[in-house]
Amino acid sequence: MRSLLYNSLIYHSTTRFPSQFAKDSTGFPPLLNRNISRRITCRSMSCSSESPSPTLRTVTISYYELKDKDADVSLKIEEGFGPNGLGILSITDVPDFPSLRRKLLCLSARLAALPEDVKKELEDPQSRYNFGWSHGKEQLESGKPDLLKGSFYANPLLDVPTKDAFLIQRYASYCGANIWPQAALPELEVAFKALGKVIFDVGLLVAYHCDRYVSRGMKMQKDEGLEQTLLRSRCHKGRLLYYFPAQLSNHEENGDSMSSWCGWHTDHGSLTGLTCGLFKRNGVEVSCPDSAAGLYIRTRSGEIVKAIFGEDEIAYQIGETTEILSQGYLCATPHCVRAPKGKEASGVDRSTFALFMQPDWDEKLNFPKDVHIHKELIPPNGSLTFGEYSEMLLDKYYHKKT
Ligand SMILES: O=C(O)CCC(=O)C(=O)O
Ligand SMILES: [Fe+2]
Repeated sequence: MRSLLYNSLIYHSTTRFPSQFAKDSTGFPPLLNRNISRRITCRSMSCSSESPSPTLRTVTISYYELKDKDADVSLKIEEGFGPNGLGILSITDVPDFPSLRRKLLCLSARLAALPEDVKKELEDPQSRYNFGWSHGKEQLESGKPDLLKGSFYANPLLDVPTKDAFLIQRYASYCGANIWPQAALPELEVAFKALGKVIFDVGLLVAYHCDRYVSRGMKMQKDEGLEQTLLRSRCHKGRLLYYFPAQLSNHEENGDSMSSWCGWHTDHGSLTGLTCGLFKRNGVEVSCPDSAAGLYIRTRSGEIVKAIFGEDEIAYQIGETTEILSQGYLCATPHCVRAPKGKEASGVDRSTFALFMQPDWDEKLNFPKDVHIHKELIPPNGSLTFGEYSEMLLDKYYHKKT
């Protein structure tokens, strides 16, 4: 789940936990206190007039190491997701990933270019546009409708998560059925499911190692961990994003902002898998025309850095729900996307894919006593299902359902 919380969850830095997690009262010492600044490099940004932003390479773990259940990758998990980490890590060498990424990302422009009436058929207002095509339904930081990008949402693992009409009505953004453009773009379903499955499978491996890391600091029942929670969930959601080329959208108004393409937010769920954006001009792949453009992250120390990872890598970020349930051992990452600027950026579009992995709507979340995010929503006994919790968040930030 992401989209509808998207702009409402632009908390800027408010979703970041105070730094007491770094010196937790359990006495759990951070495995690593290395300053992430050692990976920060300053680069001059070709098309920007502002002073250069620092650029930071993600921590990487090879798929082969990740797959080894006996390998101890805690240091890297901590460097990526821990209280002093950058908030993102990436996995290299995933078999088939590069071709699956390219196959899906190349379909996003074709989807966005379908006739309006065909795209309308792919919309799902009942789920607040959390299934199928969504364009202009979310808001920019300015409060205006977001026409800069179009999104296509689907659960890549389950076409029909439930047939229970009550549940579909109650948790429409999770329990609805996928809407595929079967006649207009039949390749989309195949490519979306294939890429989503790989990012999910690798995400489970990341989750396994996250659980090992967290269990060093806090007591955790075996079935309470991130890996098992994700494994039994029916709510995972993929989002294929298409950022329209500059001349087709009004970039001027947002042009100077760091978050000109995608506003500051933290993802709401458990773990997000992310591909590196693919840029095209007139349908031909090009390199990013402005080195200042791309994914930005607000680090734990409040610094804003551009995060970079290779096109053959899958990046993972922690969502708010994991930050809460792991008691801050794993931290959610405020991030945004900056559009390219300058003459070279004209006509250049960007495609990418995110997989939001999250607990099942029925999953009981046992909130710790000391919750720093959305504290007011948690009942005194600290127990809510993920579905209930998400609905409360949607109601908090959006109009209540009538
Ligand atoms: O476009 C991107 O690279 C990031 C998108 C994102 O953060 C999201 O969809 O939540
Ligand atoms: Fe995000």
